[in-house]
Amino acid sequence: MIEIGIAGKPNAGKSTFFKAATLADVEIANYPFTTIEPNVGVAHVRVECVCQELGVKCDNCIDGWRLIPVKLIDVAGLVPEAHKGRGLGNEFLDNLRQSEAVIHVIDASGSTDEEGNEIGVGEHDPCKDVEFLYNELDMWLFGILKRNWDRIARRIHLEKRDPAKYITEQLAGLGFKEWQVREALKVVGSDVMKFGDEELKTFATELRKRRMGMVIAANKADKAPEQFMKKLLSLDEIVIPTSAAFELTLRMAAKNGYIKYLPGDSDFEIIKALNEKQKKALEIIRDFLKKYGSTGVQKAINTVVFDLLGYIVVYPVEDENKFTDSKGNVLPDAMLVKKGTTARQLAYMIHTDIGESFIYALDAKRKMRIAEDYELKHNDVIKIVSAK
Ligand SMILES: Nc1nc2c(ncn2[C@@H]2O[C@H](COP(=O)(O)OP(=O)(O)OP(=O)(O)O)[C@@H](O)[C@H]2O)c(=O)[nH]1
Repeated sequence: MIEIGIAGKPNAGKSTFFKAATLADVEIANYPFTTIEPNVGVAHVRVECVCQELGVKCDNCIDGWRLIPVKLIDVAGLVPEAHKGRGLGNEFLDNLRQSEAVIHVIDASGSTDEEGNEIGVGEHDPCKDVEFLYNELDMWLFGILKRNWDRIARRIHLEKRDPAKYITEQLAGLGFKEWQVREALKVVGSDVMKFGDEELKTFATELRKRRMGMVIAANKADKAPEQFMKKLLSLDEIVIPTSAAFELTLRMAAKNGYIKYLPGDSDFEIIKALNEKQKKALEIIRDFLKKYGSTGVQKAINTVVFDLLGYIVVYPVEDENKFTDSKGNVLPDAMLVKKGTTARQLAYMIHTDIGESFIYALDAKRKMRIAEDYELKHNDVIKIVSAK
């Protein structure tokens, strides 16, 4: 399953974001370091189910919306100089090793200082927090490179190894792809034997840029000064205004049967009697939805998966006419695969045995055989024919 890290300084709203997105039971409190242990939970991306296009009735979506699971990891509090061991230190960075991307939750309202202590709204410029996670990641990576560099560079030199390949192997735990290392090396230029601290720092930054995509959740947008939101949205970053607190309220209200609301909706419907106070609170949220289109939490998750990481959705089936599995379940699975995934690779993802005994694949929409190296497209419905 795709894993996405949720990171940010203390009190920015990570736990609230995590809880809203997963509805898991984590402590939410108004003081730094509520999140001590990494929290792993399941959230979902929201896409239009292909059943509409096919004109079939499917029991695996909600009003035509398909929710596909992704893993979220809420990483513990980050403070300036965490890479030197401050706060919870490197622990949080180590928790990001498995993540494909990060949602950086920042306090857009400027009501917490750089350490996460509460101050008045607008007293801290949230743009300063954006760079800070990059710096921590870069310095953390630089530390790892520096500790290993003499050995790595010597081996590359003595054994005439391919640098990109060897570095990728040696740093396997960090999840770099060889092309990422190769491209990053190109930027730094010069011979690896001559890398000093400056070159290693540049190398770390270039590696991080390629390895760890980031979406910024400009959180607490519900109380953020207008000029802060404008400034954040004009940055050369993917910035999504969010109110994790509003999303949490809406999900709780929906869970308890007060409203009809699907995460990502631009409005909700009240379906159970509410008192005046509750109504008023929900109307404030409704105004926010009108202004921003949604609470932003679902949008942040979708943006990471589809825009940043380039995933598409495909639907494997066993019956190409009814679009079902062997039990008659219509469109049983919606799978997230990377753009460029081939029919044969999909077979392997379903099961190694199916991949190994692959005979051919069928595009169930067009009822056409497709080549094993056919690159899947978003919303493809695929039948794999194997010898199994
Ligand atoms: N107004 C507003 N408050 C929020 C929002 N999200 C979180 N908060 C509040 O901000 C405070 C901190 O939220 P948490 O979710 O505990 O923050 P955290 O980043 O997980 O903090 P640590 O666990 O200390 O790292 C709490 O009082 C939340 O209720 C939001 O979108 N809007």
